[in-house]
Amino acid sequence: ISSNKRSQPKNGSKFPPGPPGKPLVGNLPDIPPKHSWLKFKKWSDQYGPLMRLNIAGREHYVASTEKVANDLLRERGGIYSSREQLPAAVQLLSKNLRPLFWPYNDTWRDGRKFMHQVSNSTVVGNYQATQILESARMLRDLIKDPNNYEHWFERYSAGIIFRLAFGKTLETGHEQSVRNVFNVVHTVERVASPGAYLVDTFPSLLILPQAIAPFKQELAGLHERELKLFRKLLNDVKSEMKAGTAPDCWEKDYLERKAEFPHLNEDEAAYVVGTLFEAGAGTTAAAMMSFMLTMVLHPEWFKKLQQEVDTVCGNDRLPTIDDATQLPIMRAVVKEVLRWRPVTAGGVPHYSIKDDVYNGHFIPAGTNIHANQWAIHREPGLYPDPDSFKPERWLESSYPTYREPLTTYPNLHNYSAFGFGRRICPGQNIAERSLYLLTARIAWACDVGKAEKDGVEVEPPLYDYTSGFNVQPNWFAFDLKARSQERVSVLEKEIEKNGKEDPLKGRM
Ligand code: HEM
Repeated sequence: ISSNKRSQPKNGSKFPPGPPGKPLVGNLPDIPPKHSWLKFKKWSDQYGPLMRLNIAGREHYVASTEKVANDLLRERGGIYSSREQLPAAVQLLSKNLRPLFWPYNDTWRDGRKFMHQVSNSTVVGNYQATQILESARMLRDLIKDPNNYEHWFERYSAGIIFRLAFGKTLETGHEQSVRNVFNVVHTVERVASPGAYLVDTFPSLLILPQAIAPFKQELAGLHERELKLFRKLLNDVKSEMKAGTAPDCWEKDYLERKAEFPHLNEDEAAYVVGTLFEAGAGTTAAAMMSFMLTMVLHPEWFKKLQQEVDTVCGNDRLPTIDDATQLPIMRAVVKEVLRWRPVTAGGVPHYSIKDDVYNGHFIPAGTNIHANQWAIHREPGLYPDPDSFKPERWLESSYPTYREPLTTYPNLHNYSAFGFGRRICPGQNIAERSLYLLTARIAWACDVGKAEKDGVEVEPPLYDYTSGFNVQPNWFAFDLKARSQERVSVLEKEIEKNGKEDPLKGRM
């Protein structure tokens, strides 16, 4: 059943506790296909902050406190920074080209080096104009058509990465170019979902020849499609560089400095840039959808946010990212939304490459470590009253998470919502700035409240979320309108000015 031979506990160590499993399949039948983090949290309340699961012979450990996650994934990063090479998503669909799934090796290091160069805290300042431009367009369309909010958030986050990565613009967000990339993203999500392909549970199926294995034929076809797409995005920029017309963008950065990344070939580099889109577009949009839900459920915090933004920015201009230092309530609301409704609620598992012992618990090489954000964000010692949405926990000194000065804290740097250790999200600076900008701008421009049906307020569900590993609330009804015609005029003027100055104007 399992292709892995596990070593046994050494030096008096023991396996950590965990729920009993069944012969052969282990805990597999007890893990719900949707929102497994809720079940993991219940189990960890019973079995402790490092818990062992067996999934059809494979070792899965769940870390449920920030301390355990940091002790292993950060402090012992040399052991816990790899990813399991799952047959369906990693080997057959990605043919080992996708950085999110790369093992901990030189190719991954070069990929991370490039990602760091285009997303570090200094360089992200250069993206302000792009984020301002796309956020203003997002706001205009959100006010016009609030029921389509999911699309406006997705167009914003896809739009900034399209500009930064490929030097292309999106107008409607329905262009074939962006639909193609989103199709690839949805395919990865589906193929990588636990239980989607039998070959992940029974890797010995990999020996079947393609001619008699429909899953192999399907995944080979999907691989060809994504490889062609990522190659084309890179080659478009290459041709423009030859013609001397290429805009500044990440693809161009790579092509100009290729020699600095000797372990990346061109296909791998095309996937590095493609993955920045894949991992960045849906997650930022999902966080914004959770923000809207939370503000509808907690109008008292939306009011506070509006008051703070009005005090700092007044009536005559929209907030910019530079205002964030003076907007601690806004930062606290964003941070609390990510705690209360994490986008990657179950975490992205790391994979260990060496036997290890932690607090007397044996962790064999080849173990998947899930840092369960749902549980980590509900640790009562760190987050008293964890199930309540309480931005004040970041603003008042009586809470353990409070830090000074409030011009710097709270912020999202190295926040557990972005993962742990050497694999921590490389896009966190870009995401942080997008979330600050969008939330402050929505508070400045819009009033938000519960929708009404037949004169009765509609209460959105507390946790009716999509399935998959990036989750967002299922569409829900709410009311959103502009705060005043004057503010809409300020917004329109900003859009007109940005449009005239846009260096990528008309580049689709
Ligand atoms: C609210 C928005 C976002 C959230 C919550 C988020 C969260 C995460 C998490 C939890 C991981 C896994 C970390 C780990 O393995 O410990 C991750 C990885 C990653 N993220 Fe993000 N992310 C966000 C936005 C972005 C953006 C905007 C980009 C790109 C511009 C991005 C690019 C990536 C990439 C490339 C990886 C894979 C890193 C690797 O495996 O080495 N993310 N993200």
